[in-house]
Amino acid sequence: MSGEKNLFNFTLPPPPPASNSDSSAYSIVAIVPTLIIFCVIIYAFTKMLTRASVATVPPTINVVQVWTMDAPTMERFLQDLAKERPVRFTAQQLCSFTNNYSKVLGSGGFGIVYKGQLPNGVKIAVKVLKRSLIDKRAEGQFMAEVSTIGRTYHINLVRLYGFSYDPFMSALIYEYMENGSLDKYLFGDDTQGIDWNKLPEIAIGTARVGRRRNAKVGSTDSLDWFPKHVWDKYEKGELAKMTLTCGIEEKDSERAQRMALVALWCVQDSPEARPPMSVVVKMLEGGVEIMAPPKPFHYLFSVGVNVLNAPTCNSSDYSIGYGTNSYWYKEQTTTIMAKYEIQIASSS
Ligand SMILES: Nc1ncnc2c1ncn2[C@@H]1O[C@H](COP(=O)(O)OP(=O)(O)OP(=O)(O)O)[C@@H](O)[C@H]1O
Repeated sequence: MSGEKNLFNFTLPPPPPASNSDSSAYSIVAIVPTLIIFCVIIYAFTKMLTRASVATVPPTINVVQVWTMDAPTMERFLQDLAKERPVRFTAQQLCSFTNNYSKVLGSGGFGIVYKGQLPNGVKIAVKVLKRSLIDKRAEGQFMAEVSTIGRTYHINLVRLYGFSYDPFMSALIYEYMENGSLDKYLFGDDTQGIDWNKLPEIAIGTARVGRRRNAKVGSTDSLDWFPKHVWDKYEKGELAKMTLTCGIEEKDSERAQRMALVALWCVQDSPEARPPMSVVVKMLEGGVEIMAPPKPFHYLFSVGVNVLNAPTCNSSDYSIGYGTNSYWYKEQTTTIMAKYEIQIASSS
C-alpha cells in the first residue's frame, strides 16, 4: 500500500499494524522528520527575511556613518582651499602685521619689502609697491602677479598669500623666506654659498616654473659680469679650464659646461633667439646635444648694432633656423627613432 501524502507532499511510510504500544513510536518517528523539515524551512525563511531587511536598510545609516567619518576631512579640505586663495588685506591690517613697517627686509625695483606676521603667527614679507608705479602698466603687472603667482603652488616659487589695493597703497604679501633671497647665495661674497650639486637642481627647478622666454637681459651695468666672461672663455675654447678655475671638480666639469652653454642661449640679445623654458629644461637635463650658441651681448661690443638682427655664428654645426625644432639642440637619434625613421621611409 502506498504511503499517504502529507501537507508538504512527502510520502509517509505506510501505517504499521495497529498496536497501542507501537502507535506512539510511529507518530514520533513520523513527526521528527516533519519537524526537522519545518525547522529548516523556518530557519531558511528567517534567514531570507534577515537578508532582505539588511538589503533594504535605509541608506541613511550608511550615509550618516560616512558623513561622520568624512566630515572633518572635507571640512579641512574646504578650509585649505579657502586658505590657498590670495587674500585681500586692508592697509590698516598690513600696518598691524608689520608692526607699523618697523623691519625692512630689502628693496627691489618695485618697492620696499617689510617683515611681518599674520595673526596666526605665520611670517610674511610685505612688498609695498612704489606709488609712481601705480599707473596703468603697473596695475597690469600687479594684477598679473596676483592672478598668476597667487594661484601657482610650486616648490621653487615663493607663495603669494595676499595683496592690498586701495587708492593710497598697493602691496603684495608673500611667504617669508627665512634664508632671504637666492641671489644673495648666487652672487654674494659668501664663498660657502650653495653646494655645486644643488645648483643644477635649482636651475632645472626654476626653468620648470617658467612658461615663457626670459624677456629681460637686464641693465648694462649689471652686464659687466660673469656671463660675458663665460662667453669669452667659450669663444677661446677654454670653458672646461674655466670651470676648474671656478672651483668645480673635474667630474662635474662637463655638467657645468652644459649649464654654461644653456645660460649663453638664455642671454641672447633677441628674445626670439632665446629658447623657451621647456627647451631649457630639456637641455639642462641632458640627453640632447646643445648647439653652439651665437655670440650674445652685441650691444656691449658695438653700440648702435640692431640687437634684433639675427646673430651670426662661426660654428659649422650651427645654423639658425627659426621654426625648426633643432635650433637650440640636436636630437640624438636613438635606435627606436632610427627604426621609426626607417618605417616612415619604407611606408612612403
Ligand atoms: N619673501 C621674502 N622673504 C624674505 N625676504 C624677502 C622676500 N622677498 C623679498 N625679500 C627681501 O627683499 C629684497 C628685495 O626683494 P624684491 O623682490 O623687491 O627685489 P628683487 O629681488 O630685486 O626683485 P625685483 O626685480 O622684483 O625688484 C630681497 O633681496 C630680499 O632680501
